[in-house]
Amino acid sequence: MASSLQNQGSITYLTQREAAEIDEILMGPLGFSVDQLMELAGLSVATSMAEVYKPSEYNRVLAICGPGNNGGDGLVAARHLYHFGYKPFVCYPKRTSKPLYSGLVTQLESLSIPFLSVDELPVDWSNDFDILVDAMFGFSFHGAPRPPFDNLIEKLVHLNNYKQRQQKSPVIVSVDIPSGWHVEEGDVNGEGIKPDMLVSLTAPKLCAKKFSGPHHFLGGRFVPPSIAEKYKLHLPPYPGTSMCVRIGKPPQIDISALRENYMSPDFLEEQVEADPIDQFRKWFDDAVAAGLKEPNAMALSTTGKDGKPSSRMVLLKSVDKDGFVWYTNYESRKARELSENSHASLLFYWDGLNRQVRVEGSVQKVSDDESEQYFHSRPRGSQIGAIVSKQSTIVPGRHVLHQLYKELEEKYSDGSLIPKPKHWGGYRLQPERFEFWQGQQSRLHDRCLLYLGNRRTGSRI
Ligand SMILES: NC(=O)C1=CN([C@@H]2O[C@H](COP(=O)(O)OP(=O)(O)OC[C@H]3O[C@@H](n4cnc5c(N)ncnc54)[C@H](OP(=O)(O)O)[C@@H]3O)[C@@H](O)[C@H]2O)[C@H](O)CC1
Ligand SMILES: Cc1cc2nc3c(=O)[nH]c(=O)nc-3n(C[C@H](O)[C@H](O)[C@H](O)COP(=O)(O)O)c2cc1C
Ligand SMILES: Cc1ncc(COP(=O)(O)O)c(C=O)c1O
Ligand SMILES: [K+]
Repeated sequence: MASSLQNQGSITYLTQREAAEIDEILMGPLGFSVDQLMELAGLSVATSMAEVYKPSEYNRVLAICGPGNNGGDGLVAARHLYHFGYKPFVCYPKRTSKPLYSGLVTQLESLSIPFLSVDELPVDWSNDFDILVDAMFGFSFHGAPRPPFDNLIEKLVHLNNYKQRQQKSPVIVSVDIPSGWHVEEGDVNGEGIKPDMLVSLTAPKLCAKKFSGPHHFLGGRFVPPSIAEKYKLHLPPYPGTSMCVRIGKPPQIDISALRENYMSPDFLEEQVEADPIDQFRKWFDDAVAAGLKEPNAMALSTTGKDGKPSSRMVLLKSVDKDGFVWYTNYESRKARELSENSHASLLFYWDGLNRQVRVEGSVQKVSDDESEQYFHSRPRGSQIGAIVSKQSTIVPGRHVLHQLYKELEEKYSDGSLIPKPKHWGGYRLQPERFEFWQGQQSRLHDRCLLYLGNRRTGSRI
């Protein structure tokens, strides 16, 4: 899931003492166990990484884990990354015998995740790994790093020089604190790690103010309101069910470099339903089952007599052998264009499934009865909205709509029937031609063209 952009405001940064105190409160009076918090912290790290670095491009991950809980977060993250499709390796030189940690190690071993000793690490990390997870030290770090972490940190610092020389080098993701940085002062002499991504846990620590890399995320979605109030935490809201949220502006991106390499199961001609409506239903059901947002949203394209096409989204409200139905305002632009030219096309794009469906055909209004029936099934607010809205016209201001809405809301507050306005109703597109598209690697997609009644061709273009 994408992270929110609504978090450009001020953010609270914690001192080392506050971070430790919050930890104690969570695991004392608030009843959390360290295992729970670590699991959520590690999951946040893995999901933050997956938002930015796709496993198809950044597959080999080395998690360098320290002796404390920060190291534990790294072990948990490595496990989740494995399940997300990455290939993790772990370097965990100073192990503790506590059952929590030995359990995490056993879990990773059972997934055949290789553990590399410091001596086994390759000399040049840039060839062997795509991502380096710095989970050496968190908010309890103090003084100067002791062996073997001093050398490991040096290796990470050295990678910055590669970047300066524009050579290929792995990205660095730091968990909570860039290891070696002062928890409050940050990279004091400017010679420390320069991570590409920082995942702050619970709330960012003061050192995070000095983070200048492109990706700052917040994770650890377990802070109860009592802690937020006590420490006056001002943090961005987590979007939806996400375990992480981006802090600050997303980096400037090169639009021309934005691309996905689609990877999907083959969509073979022999799998295609003979009746395109059945094929559509099958894919529609898949989109619903995949939990995609508004799988019934479709782009409707129309052209009036001037021959200039126009598109907009509408919601599919039924589909069967007779066609595809949506509802709208009969005095809108689309309605005018459809009255001038009944030919139109519909386009569905199901992002999460790498699928697109094109449907072309001719459009007619549905019967008054059908519109009437559907109109009264809508929430009363939307029924009033349909009366208020003079779609595709310029309104003097939102207040005009609100005023009228309020008046009608009062008028119908007794629950009486809200009459369907004449200008509102449905359209049905009777399909003639379908194209089912399944995205595949290197732009060699599967495309299947079907005409209603008889199947014509399947091709790869
Ligand atoms: N509530 C939360 O915010 C949660 C945070 N989590 C993660 O936990 C870390 C903090 O974990 P903690 O165990 O307290 O500390 P560290 O992981 O930072 O490190 C402690 C160990 O590191 C050793 N240490 C400290 N300084 C040095 C140094 N200069 N050189 C070598 N070793 C060092 C320290 O040993 P000492 O002998 O010095 O005490 C410890 O062995 C937080 O940042 C989050 O990542 C939880 O996972 C979830 C809840
Ligand atoms: C996801 C989505 C669904 C929409 N569904 C409808 C709809 O079902 N009916 C409708 O009239 N407008 C719907 N709209 C608004 C239309 O896109 C459009 O703004 C409006 O119908 C006016 O279009 P027109 O001026 O081209 O006629 C939807 C917009 C979005 C983004
Ligand atoms: C202007 C307009 N009309 C109608 C609809 C469809 O609404 P409903 O699902 O209530 O029929 C939408 C949906 O976004 C809309 O924006
Ligand atoms: K760290």
